[in-house]
Amino acid sequence: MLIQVENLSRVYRTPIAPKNWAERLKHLVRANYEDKLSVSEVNFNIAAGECVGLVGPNGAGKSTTIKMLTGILEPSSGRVLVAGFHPQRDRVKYVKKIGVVFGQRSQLWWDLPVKDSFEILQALFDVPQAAFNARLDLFRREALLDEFYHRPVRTLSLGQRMLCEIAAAFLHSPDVVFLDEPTIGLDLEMKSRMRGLIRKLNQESGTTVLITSHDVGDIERLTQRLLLIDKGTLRFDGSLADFRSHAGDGRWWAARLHPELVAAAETQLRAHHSALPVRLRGEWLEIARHDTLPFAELMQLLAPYSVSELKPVEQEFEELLHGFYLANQAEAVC
Ligand SMILES: Nc1ncnc2c1ncn2[C@@H]1O[C@H](COP(=O)(O)OP(=O)(O)OP(=O)(O)O)[C@@H](O)[C@H]1O
Repeated sequence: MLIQVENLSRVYRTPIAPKNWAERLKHLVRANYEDKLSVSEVNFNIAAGECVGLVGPNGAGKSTTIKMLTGILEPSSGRVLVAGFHPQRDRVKYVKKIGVVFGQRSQLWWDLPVKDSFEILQALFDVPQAAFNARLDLFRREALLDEFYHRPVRTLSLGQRMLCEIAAAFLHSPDVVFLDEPTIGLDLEMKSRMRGLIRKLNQESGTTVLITSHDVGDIERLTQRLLLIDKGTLRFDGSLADFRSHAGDGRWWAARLHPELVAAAETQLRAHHSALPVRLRGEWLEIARHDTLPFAELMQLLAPYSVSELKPVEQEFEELLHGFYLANQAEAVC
């Protein structure tokens, strides 16, 4: 396995804000701290060549996990091994094995043309000229790099800069590239270019990619596998197809009924099969597809309500994910 993560945890220690004057005075002499567990006993492995999505709601612990994998943060406990390296302990050698893009931070030289930044990176990472040229050709083809290759980084649009950041992260043919929110703030055209570039680099050069994103499109179009983290705990590890069935399948029948009968049909179905999810969408009644209610029986139940149309529908991946987050929130409250 290229990436091995075992019982990984991270605690942040933060000062407790004083509530009154007396506490403020005490705080000046000796501050009180509280410990917050942000990543808790996380375990996963990633094989070489995989493209994996690390997803979860805000504050779930995604960036903290990536920072520990890249060696920026030290784990409080547990073990990380990437390409045989301990990210923190072997930092000097390790940085040559990885590429990193953090949405907000730049690895390029602001006042220099993109070309100069790339050549500095080539020298820093000892990239042979032939390999450098091959990479540049790919960036030209996939990211249309020529449009802005000779312009200073500070003059680029956000989308152009992010394309350069991605290209820079892959420039030295690292074993693995970590992408934290690479498409944040980009328009649809730029997102599509960015995804095309990442896909090509993952597939053509076999570079392993771990990507975090709140944009479900990035996850659906780029990754084959999902790591779902919530409140610091890994809640799901599997393929996108597995996630669909795990999160309730997401397959429904949608029946268009007579507008005046649709509410009565909903009541009837709920009474008939209380465990089966049913929902109203205007004049459409949606019923989860499940073995416990065979199609013939469903048609019989709906017959009195003037069905004018019936079609299978698949729930959007985004809805499934959102439902999964909400279910976890409810679990935590119970
Ligand atoms: N430097 C820090 N000091 C204290 N707490 C922190 C620090 N960095 C992150 N946290 C806390 O750790 C938790 C996880 O944060 P993290 O940034 O890893 O989440 P995330 O999943 O990347 O969130 P988002 O999607 O909003 O970027 C949050 O509760 C956050 O407030």
